[in-house]
Parts: sequence; structure tokens; C-alpha cells
Amino acid sequence: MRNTRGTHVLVLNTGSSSVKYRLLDMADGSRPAGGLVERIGERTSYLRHDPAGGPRREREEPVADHATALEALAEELERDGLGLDSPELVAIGHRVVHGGRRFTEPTVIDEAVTAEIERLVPVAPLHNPANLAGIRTALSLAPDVPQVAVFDTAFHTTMPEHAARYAIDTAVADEHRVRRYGFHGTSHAYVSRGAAELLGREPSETNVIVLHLGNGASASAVAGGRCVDTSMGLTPLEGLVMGTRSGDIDPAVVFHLSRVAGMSVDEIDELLNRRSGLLGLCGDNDMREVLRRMDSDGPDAESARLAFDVYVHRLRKYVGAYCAVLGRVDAVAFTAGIGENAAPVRQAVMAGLRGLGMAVDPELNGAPGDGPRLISPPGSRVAVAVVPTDEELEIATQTYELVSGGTMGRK
Ligand SMILES: Nc1ncnc2c1ncn2[C@@H]1O[C@H](COP(=O)(O)OP(=O)(O)O)[C@@H](O)[C@H]1O
Ligand SMILES: CC(=O)OP(=O)(O)O
Ligand SMILES: [Mg+2]
Repeated sequence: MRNTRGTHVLVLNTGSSSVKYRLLDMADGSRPAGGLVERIGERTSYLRHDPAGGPRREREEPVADHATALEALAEELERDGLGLDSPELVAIGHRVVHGGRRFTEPTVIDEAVTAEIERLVPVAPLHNPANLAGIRTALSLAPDVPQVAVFDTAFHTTMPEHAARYAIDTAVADEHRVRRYGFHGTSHAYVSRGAAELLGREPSETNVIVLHLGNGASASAVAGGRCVDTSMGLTPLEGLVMGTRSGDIDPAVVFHLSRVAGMSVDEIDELLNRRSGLLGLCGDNDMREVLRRMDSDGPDAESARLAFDVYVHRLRKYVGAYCAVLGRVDAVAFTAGIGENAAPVRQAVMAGLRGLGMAVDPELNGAPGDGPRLISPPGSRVAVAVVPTDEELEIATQTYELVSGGTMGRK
């Protein structure tokens, strides 16, 4: 029997070429260790391990695959006396991107659960294979530790049918489970609660538009703590312009490229998922670089400006749409790498939206800050805020609640 009195949860966020990890002590909220492995599969993979109270350890070395990455991080934890066999460790929580309709809650992983995650690979080709690799390796390294899957799709399972359905033939849609699922749900849940808290209101009485702008990007409309619409669909390709993904396009673009350009379905898939978005428009998928180039006099400034404008225009359309969906909006919350750090993006999205009760105060918007903060002028009808996301903390909280069988008095 494992010691069930431990309070540590290890969270693994396994992406297509990276593994981010964090060890949390749920008893006091402290973080004994964290780190990441990036550029998996390349010759210069990068490992970083940050033990609490000790110096950072980092190095570059080839890390061939996700299994090797997890073995390396398990060794780092072991060196700090926090190995996967530590009696303190009560569970491992995994981010899993696509859970279909079946998984509406965090779920203890067994063979049936892994099989279902595998079955969903075709609708999350960039994400579920990596998530599975993380789960399988963790199961082999720590067979006695309960492992929990926390799904990106779970928060969106409350979407009403009219938001979740595509207007296509019902028989085809039902047979092939073609509907809108939505992603980044863990972040949308955490940030919508954080926005309500910032306003001193109950989440159940607060309507929030959340803009999660990372490499992948999505918007959601959250009414009283429940998701009522979100921009991603069957896969994480629909919706906003992203680092390398197109977001919304006319589906006929696919037929056109197939018939006129002779591209195969796989080639078009690769084009829309990996060579589009900011990268497709200006050759760079990193918003920092886009902003830098826009302000330069260099030859690339024009394409960077266009990429920025397309990115912002799409976002503004979703903000407007979700005002209509929600009827009353209490807050707009920007989050993730771009949402938290790119003041020019926030400024441009909100410019000219006073008619919707929204505005950004340039000084508040430009001021550096770490925590949740308002960037709208005092007295605005709609609060505009930056609310840093913390998917790892949310996954740890949900995982711990499940394995410890109790509620943790979440606000
Ligand atoms: N200071 C910054 N200014 C503008 N953009 C930033 C800044 N820091 C990070 N970003 C952008 O955030 C994006 C990555 O977001 P992140 O949430 O870390 O992604 P992921 O989806 O991989 O977790 C990149 O486009 C990056 O350029
Ligand atoms: C679902 C998704 O797009 O995730 P990420 O932003 O991590 O790529
Ligand atoms: Mg992210």
C-alpha cells in the first residue's frame, strides 16, 4: 500500500516538442521543484530543473523522445530526494488536450482511458500523441502512483448544443462525432474564476470573456462560471489566428487547394496547422519578434504589421461576438504568453470598443506586473484585466481533489 498521507502532486504538461513539469505540495501550496525539457527530438534539447531552495540546473544535450525526457526529469527529482518513489508523492496529473465528450471531469487513468485518448488522436494530431507518450512513460516509471488525466475539453462540455453543433448533416456529424469541443479549458476555467475574484465577485454571478493567447490561442464566453461558447472546435485549429495555425478559414479553401494546387489532405493539414498563422503571414511565429519587426525600418516590417493586424482583427471579432452571446459582460481577461505580456496586442484589440463599454488605460496597460491586474480606466462598465494563467496549478488542484476524495475549499 502506498502512503496515502503524502501531499505532493507532480504535474506533467507534455507538448509536441516539450515537457513542462511542476511538483506541488498541496498541503501548503509550495513548489518543491519544477522545470522543463524543450526541443525534444533535436540535437540541442534544453533541460532546466529548478529545485526550491537550490540552484537551477540546466544543460543542453540531445533528448531523443518524450520517454527520454521523462526519464531525465525523474532523475533530476531523484537527486533532490523527490523521486517518483517518494512516499510524499500521491498522484501524477497529466494535461490531456482532447477528451471528446466522454471525459467531463478529471479521470484516473487506466487502460480504457488511455485507449480512448488514443482513439482521439486524429482530432488532436499535434497534442494527444505527446500526451499519451507522457502518460505511458510515467506509468512505466511509477506504476504504483495514481495518475490522473485533466482534459482541455472538460470545461467546455457545458456549451449549449447550438454552440457545439456545426450546421452539417446530422447523421454524418453523429456517426463521426463531428462537433465543437473547445480546448485550453483548464486555463479558461482558472482565468474566469481569477477575473471574478479580481472584481470581488462570485464566479457564479460573473460573465467573462477569456482571451487565452499563447502559441495556441482561444477565446471563450463564460457565463456565471460555465462555458457557453469557445473559439476552438473539433480540433484546436478553429478560431483565432495562432503562432502557426490559421484559425477560421472558409472550408472551401481546402477543396480549392486540393483541386487547383493538387495538394493532398495531409499537405493541407500541415499547411493550416504548422505553416499558417503569424508564421504563414510574416515568417515568424513568435509575437515578440513580430512586435520587434513592426517597429523596425527593416524590409520585414510590412509583413509583420499585416500579421499583427490580421491577428488583432480576428480577436476583435470574437470579443464583439461574445458580447452578443453573453448579453452582459463584466470582464475581459487577457492571459497566456501574449495575453499577459504583449501590451500592444491588448491595446489594439480594445481600441475603439468604448461603444461596448470597454477601454484600456495606456499607463496601466504598459505597467509591468506579475499578478492579476486591471488595465481598464477606473469606473469602466466592463473591466479589462490581465489574469495570468496557471494550468499546472489548476491540474494539480483537480488531481489532488480527485485522489484525496475531498474538496479543497476552492473559492
Ligand atoms: N514579453 C512578451 N511580449 C510579447 N509576446 C510574448 C512575450 N513573452 C512571451 N510572448 C509570446 O507568448 C507566446 C507563447 O505563449 P505561451 O503561453 O508561453 O505558449 P504555450 O502555448 O506554448 O504555453 C509566443 O508567441 C511569445 O512570443
Ligand atoms: C490546445 C492547444 O492549442 O494547446 P497549446 O496552446 O498548448 O498548443
Ligand atoms: Mg500554454
